[in-house]
Amino acid sequence: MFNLKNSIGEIRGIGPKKTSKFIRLNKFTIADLLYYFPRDYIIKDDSKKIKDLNENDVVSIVVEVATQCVSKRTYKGLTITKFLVSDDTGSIWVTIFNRSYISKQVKLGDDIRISGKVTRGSGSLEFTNPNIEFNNISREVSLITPVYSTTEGLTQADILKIQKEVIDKYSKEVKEFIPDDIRAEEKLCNIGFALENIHFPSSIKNLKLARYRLIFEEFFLLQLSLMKMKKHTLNEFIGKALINNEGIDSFISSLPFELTESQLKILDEIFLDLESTKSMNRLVQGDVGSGKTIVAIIALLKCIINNCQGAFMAPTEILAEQHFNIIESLLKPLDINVGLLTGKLKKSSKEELLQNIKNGDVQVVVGTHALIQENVVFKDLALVITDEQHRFGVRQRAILSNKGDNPHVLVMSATPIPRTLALILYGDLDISIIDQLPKGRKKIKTKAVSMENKYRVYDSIKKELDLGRQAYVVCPLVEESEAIDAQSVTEKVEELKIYFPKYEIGILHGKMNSAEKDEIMLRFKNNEIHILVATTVIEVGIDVPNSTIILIENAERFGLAQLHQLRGRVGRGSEQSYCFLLYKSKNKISEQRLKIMEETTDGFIISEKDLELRGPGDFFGIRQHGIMEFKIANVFKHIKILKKVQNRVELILKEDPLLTLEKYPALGSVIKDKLLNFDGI
Ligand SMILES: Nc1ncnc2c1ncn2[C@@H]1O[C@H](COP(=O)(O)OP(=O)(O)OP(=O)(O)O)[C@@H](O)[C@H]1O
Repeated sequence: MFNLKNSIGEIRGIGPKKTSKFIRLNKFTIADLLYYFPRDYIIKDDSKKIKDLNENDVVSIVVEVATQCVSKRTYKGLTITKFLVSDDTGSIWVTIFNRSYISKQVKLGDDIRISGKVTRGSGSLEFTNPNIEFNNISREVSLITPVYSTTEGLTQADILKIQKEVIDKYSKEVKEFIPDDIRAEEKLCNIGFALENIHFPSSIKNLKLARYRLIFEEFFLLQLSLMKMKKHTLNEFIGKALINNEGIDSFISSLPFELTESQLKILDEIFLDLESTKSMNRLVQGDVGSGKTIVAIIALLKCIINNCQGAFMAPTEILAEQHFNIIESLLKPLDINVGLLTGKLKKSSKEELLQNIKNGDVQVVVGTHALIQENVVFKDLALVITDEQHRFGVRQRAILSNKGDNPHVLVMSATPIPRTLALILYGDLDISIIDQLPKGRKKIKTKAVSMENKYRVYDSIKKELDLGRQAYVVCPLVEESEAIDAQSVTEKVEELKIYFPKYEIGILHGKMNSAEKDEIMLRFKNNEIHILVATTVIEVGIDVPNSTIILIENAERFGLAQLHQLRGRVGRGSEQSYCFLLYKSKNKISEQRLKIMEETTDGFIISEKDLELRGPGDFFGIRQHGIMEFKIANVFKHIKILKKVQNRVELILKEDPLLTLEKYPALGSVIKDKLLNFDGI
């Protein structure tokens, strides 16, 4: 019987050889081919004339040959053939490499069809190596041909032929799974029409309808699956209920500061989770410097009080050590053993530590990635705290969870992201937001300054240093590079030494080994180094509250997220802090970025702006990882459609809070299928 999950081997025209090629493209089933969308289209629109052509257009037009062919051999041995074609609106050159035989086919006055990309030759537009049809040229109206990604041994023509067969035969067999009422309200065409028209569009309008439906569909299924997964985790995964709170209040009151209302609110949310048997899966989003670490530590403390172990995973060794030092200094007085596990640990100490983790003597383990390696075995792991920087997908979170008996999981994110994105990137997690900075923090004063005025900035730095404060100077590169005209760290230090003879200057960059980095960080923390010249290694999490001034060179090169993170290294104490963004040249986008930085210090606003300004994939450094590999949708380009999808999902959740989808059985079964493909479920 026909089934979309049947192998592609069933399709006429696909033998074992071609099957293996399709497998290389990760296409195994008929459904895979139906969802193997064109990467582009060639639009044969014979209403298009030469005068309408623009650089980079991919077109197919009918033209008349206006000159004889001229072939030349270059000194490199290439044969270049050129001829001019025209229509009633103008003319354009055609250049062909190494196909001199073509001059026999090109006849003055003939109509030919040229398909390809319009490029800029020496000054004027031209076609370079286009596809040329010589015979039976008929003028067509809007014929759209799909272009697929290919692989070796599988030509465009092969794929086209097979896709034609697949679409003709199977697209109508796909059962509609988006309910009619939703389709009507969201103006979505039906699935058969969408599949037909995404592959072989009968018009541009229908192609747009098809794309819209398929993008909506992709977001819709993912968002629903994530929500369903969240419900599933909540209902099924039985973790430990950590109910004992003894000593937590006195620990909180022993801190040198009062927790903010926002920190307290989030702790309430976390405690509610920890006290229930349902495993916590929570993301804490907070702006830079909002005090996430202490929240994490209190959660760890609760875990220890309940006789369990906790793990804290940091994205880099520097941060792991920084966290370890803070956690140890706060928990050691309570007789809690804290261990630090990083890649650089000596073999014997590592073995000892692993043993102590296994027998439960070490109650809190702080570490890098090393924590999720196989040889790390816990006695009773009840809470895992990770950093969003790890960009863990659903799958990796599951690996961690398997190290304990469904431990509670807390994900910390230092990059505030707009709600719409958070819902799809972390849709399987509950989300808490710290939206308040500790009391007494002053807004960092930010100024974009052109390179010519850098000495004024140096003067400001000097003033701060004279007051006993410290400074960061951030350069984008480690070594001098001519290609990218940026100031190198080493060069910078030499320059600063002359200007700041009284002060100690340290260097921190990614190419240093971790012992060197540690030493520098320690000396900076102890105020033995006054100016830290660094690359972006200081971007995440470094906390030295006595630093009150940061200078970022070539600021126009950085994205908003990075600038915000870098700036967040200052303003962490009660003193007024300053950020200078030094630029050499500005384009429109970088100018807008610098302006936003001057105007606001709120990471949530900045992230919204970033989303507007930046291109796909760049946003706040988030790559589309794991579950984010979309076939047609793009969380950045299609944010409006994503919002619509999320509103729709919210409506469904209102009616059906457990997301049983009983009202929509076809949709329910597609979601169930999708969830089976996620690991950890
Ligand atoms: N309620 C508070 N009042 C005053 N200071 C606080 C409070 N909470 C945390 N801090 C201090 O604020 C600084 C920043 O906290 P923390 O390092 O946890 O920030 P963060 O949220 O992790 O920021 P980033 O993402 O930039 O690392 C630390 O020095 C911390 O001790």
